[in-house]
Amino acid sequence: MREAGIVGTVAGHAKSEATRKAALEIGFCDEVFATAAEAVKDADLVVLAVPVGAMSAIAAEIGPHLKPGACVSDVGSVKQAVIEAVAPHIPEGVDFVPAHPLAGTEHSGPHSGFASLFRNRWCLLTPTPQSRPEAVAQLRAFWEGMGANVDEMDAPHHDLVLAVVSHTPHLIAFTMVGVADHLGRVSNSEVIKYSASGFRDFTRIAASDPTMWRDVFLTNKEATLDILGRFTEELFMLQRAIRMEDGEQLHAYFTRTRAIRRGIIDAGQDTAAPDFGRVAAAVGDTSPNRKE
Ligand SMILES: NC(=O)c1ccc[n+]([C@@H]2O[C@H](COP(=O)([O-])OP(=O)(O)OC[C@H]3O[C@@H](n4cnc5c(N)ncnc54)[C@H](O)[C@@H]3O)[C@@H](O)[C@H]2O)c1
Ligand SMILES: O=C(O)C(=O)C[C@]1(C(=O)O)C=C[C@@H](O)C=C1
Repeated sequence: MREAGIVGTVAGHAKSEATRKAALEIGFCDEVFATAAEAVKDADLVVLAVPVGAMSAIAAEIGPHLKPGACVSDVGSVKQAVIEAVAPHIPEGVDFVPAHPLAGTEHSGPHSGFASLFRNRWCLLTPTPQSRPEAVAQLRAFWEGMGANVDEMDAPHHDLVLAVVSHTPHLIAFTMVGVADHLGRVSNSEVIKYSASGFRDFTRIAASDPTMWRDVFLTNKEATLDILGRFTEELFMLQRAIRMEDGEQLHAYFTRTRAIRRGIIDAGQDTAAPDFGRVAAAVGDTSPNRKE
């Protein structure tokens, strides 16, 4: 926000004094407050950036202190649950426009932010029927100002899409790292040492914040279970093909998945930015927390 010059004063709240101190020291915030109620006083835009399970409590705390005409948004990874948690606490005359930037790393806390984090990444807005178009347009401009590409969709669809592209893949990564850990015959140091890029990313993802991910699965339960069910069915089918030495079936399956991936690229839909490392390097970001 600062780099793009689209913000005046940044007021922050964090529960821990150490986090508030760090946010001030690195210039992430101009002011910090021990309570969310104080932080939102006089704010034009309030962005809730807590785990999805904490959204309701924080919305209840700030509700009575919001300035008329303010806009409340959030960055939660699940949208329907956030709307149910936050909307009841938004007073008349205040807008609520839920949002989800599809960008992040496995690291937490103020030191993990870097200016290019949202550049050329998607940010999905999931307005509610009560969100005024002017407020949605303003939030769109806010994210575009930070270099993000913005799309709008309804919250249930967002949750299904994210179950496919983020939540279930994370669960698979968590599980695979757990499997590697349980396997006594391959040591943990070998897992790291010999992991090729795919599994290396699994281990990176497995280091993500446990509270954040617990809340994602508890609040996007239906969609994740749906996708996980489909995943397990296909996995069993492949497992059987391996056991039966059915090379034809394996080859046909992998041919299909290759065609899907190539189809996505040929259709010009692979609009994701290059990985953070390259983006960060291109802008000279020296954040120690950016992706390798
Ligand atoms: N990390 C990612 O990749 C990513 C990407 C997009 C969206 N998100 C979403 O963004 C939100 C924040 O995630 P993050 O990665 O910035 O996490 P983070 O751990 O860096 O920050 C979350 C902060 O919320 C605080 N917190 C927790 N419960 C609280 C409560 N009840 N009241 C006040 N503060 C509380 C924590 O102490 C922590 O400082 C989550 O909803 C997450 O789903 C994360
Ligand atoms: O690269 C990562 O660390 C991420 O997993 C970021 C990621 C994702 O792409 O799935 C994780 C959760 C979010 O809600 C948005 C982004």
